[in-house]
Amino acid sequence: MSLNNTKISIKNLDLYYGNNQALKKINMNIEERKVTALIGPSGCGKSTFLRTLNRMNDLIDNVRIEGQIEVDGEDIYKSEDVIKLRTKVGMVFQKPNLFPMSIYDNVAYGPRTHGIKDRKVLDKIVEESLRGAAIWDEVKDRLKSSALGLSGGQQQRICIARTIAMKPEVILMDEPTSALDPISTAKVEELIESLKDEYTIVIVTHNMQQAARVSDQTAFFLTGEVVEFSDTKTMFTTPTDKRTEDYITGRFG
Ligand SMILES: Nc1ncnc2c1ncn2[C@@H]1O[C@H](COP(=O)(O)OP(=O)(O)OP(=O)(O)O)[C@@H](O)[C@H]1O
Repeated sequence: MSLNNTKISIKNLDLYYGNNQALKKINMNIEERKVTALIGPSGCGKSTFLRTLNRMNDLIDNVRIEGQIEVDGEDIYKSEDVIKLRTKVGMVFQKPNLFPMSIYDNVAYGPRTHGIKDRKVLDKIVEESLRGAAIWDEVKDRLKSSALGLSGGQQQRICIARTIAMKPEVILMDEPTSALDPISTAKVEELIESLKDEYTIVIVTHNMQQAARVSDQTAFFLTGEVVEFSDTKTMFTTPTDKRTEDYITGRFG
């Protein structure tokens, strides 16, 4: 029997870009060490919502947020320490965004900015992170080579290793496989499956099969609202809202 614990609690969340309301009264509990998928048509607010979870929208002008988001019971918008939040709640983007430096230096980058200089400690973090991202065996003999010489799929797993190196508790993923071929996509999906033993994962995906394959919970977004939020199996077999059913059966629009 598994106990469900809420890792992130979202209460009455509204978000406005200027006068345009992009998120409307969102209420959701994201469970610890589960994969939560966010699905819905283009422009419905999935990425905006994902970015609220580690305050990435703070970087955008004219954004106004109302309501509450608690991580481990703490209101993240009341805390001053955004750096600490983004360490705890890491993010992987749609396209691999590695720095033009070696594989080793990419993964060691975050720990170094946190003041870790000891070579042995860094070696250990780099190895553990690459193992955690299921790419150690592929790159262990070329750690000093440029990360940009790797394939797109490998680069995305290095991005995940770079996130893991910061020892987060939550990993946000914004369409992490949309730029990848099917084989690389399968590898990243397998990796997500294994990561949930240790991390809480929230993933935006356009691919409903992917949501069905990798996630435990799914939220269906439509024009800034969460129409339905339930465990993934229920959502894909017996959706309660007609709009969810239309979307997942491709009758939408
Ligand atoms: N920086 C921004 N400034 C103003 N409006 C924005 C900004 N980013 C997004 N929006 C608007 O907010 C709404 C939600 O966009 P968002 O990118 O979150 O949707 P999405 O579901 O992730 O879409 P997609 O699947 O196409 O990535 C859209 O109407 C979009 O135009």
